[in-house]
Amino acid sequence: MIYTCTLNPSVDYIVHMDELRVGELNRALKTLTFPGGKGINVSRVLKRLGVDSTALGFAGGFTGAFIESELRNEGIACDFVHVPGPTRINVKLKAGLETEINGQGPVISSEEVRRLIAKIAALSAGDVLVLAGSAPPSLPVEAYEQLAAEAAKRQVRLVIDTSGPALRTLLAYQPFLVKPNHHELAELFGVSALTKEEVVIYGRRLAEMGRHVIVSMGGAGAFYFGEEAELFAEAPEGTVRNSVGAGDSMVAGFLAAHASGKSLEEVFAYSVAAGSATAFSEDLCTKEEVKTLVGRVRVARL
Ligand SMILES: Nc1ncnc2c1ncn2[C@@H]1O[C@H](COP(=O)(O)OP(=O)(O)OP(=O)(O)O)[C@@H](O)[C@H]1O
Ligand SMILES: O=P(O)(O)OC[C@@]1(O)O[C@H](CO)[C@@H](O)[C@@H]1O
Repeated sequence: MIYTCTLNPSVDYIVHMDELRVGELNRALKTLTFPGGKGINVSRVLKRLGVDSTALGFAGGFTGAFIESELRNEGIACDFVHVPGPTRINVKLKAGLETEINGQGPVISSEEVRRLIAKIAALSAGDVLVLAGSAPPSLPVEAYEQLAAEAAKRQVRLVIDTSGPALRTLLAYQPFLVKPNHHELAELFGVSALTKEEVVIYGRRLAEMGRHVIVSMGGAGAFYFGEEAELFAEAPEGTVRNSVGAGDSMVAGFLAAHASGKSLEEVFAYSVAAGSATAFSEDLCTKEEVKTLVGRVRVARL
């Protein structure tokens, strides 16, 4: 069974406008509201790709209730720890460029952390746990590590899509899959913007700490590093409509294709196609969109 854990979910409020005029009244052309947060996006894409998962994490207030009801409507099981403060709203402004304003999230008590750890303690060997996204600032820094340690104790496969100190800490648990983008990879190794050649150097170093490593680079494609192969795929061309969740879709695409026993090249191509299909749609990708794109993803061995 796959579990996703989003410590700081969000309602993603997407605002389309022609132009953003700072310091003035702006009127939106169109607004859209989605349940968000990286783990939640992974659960939503997995469902669309025909794979069930349970969404874990913290949820509270009217925004938390919205997320749970949307997920249930999509047939996704939820087992959130309920907290008193409202789940954050993340604003994504689409005015030519994409500008994001992510909220802080509610205060989480140590008792609520304990309740989430108890849910992880109920997982079994062979289960997959996706730990994705940032933690609310109120959460003790060691919380992410406690969750990973609990999962590792039970031989649960860890999938990590987070950044900063949390990413560095979680790598000690030898994740099954880790998916930084190239900025997060640079930050991890304390270096500045990476060329493709440098992504290969640092991606290989990351593969010493995890079984499957994907380094995504937005429209410039992605690398895969692992024991069996090292791969590169160009991202297919298309009109970008909303790249929010593209990376999460890659994670879901990888897990879905891996579970169906495809070759590593096919799994990676499917993962890239899922990322790009999301970038080309308003919401997250559908299975049909991924199927259409996957034939256009060319995977090359390094
Ligand atoms: N402009 C684009 N054109 C085509 N494909 C894209 C584009 N942007 C993203 N993608 C696809 O999505 C994948 C992941 O993108 P990206 O590197 O932006 O992830 P990310 O930074 O983790 O994103 P997010 O945090 O928004 O989920 C890329 O490898 C690519 O397949
Ligand atoms: O603040 P975090 O946790 O780093 O990122 C949260 C977020 O930007 O990531 C998702 C896209 O990957 C969005 O659904 C959500 O708003």
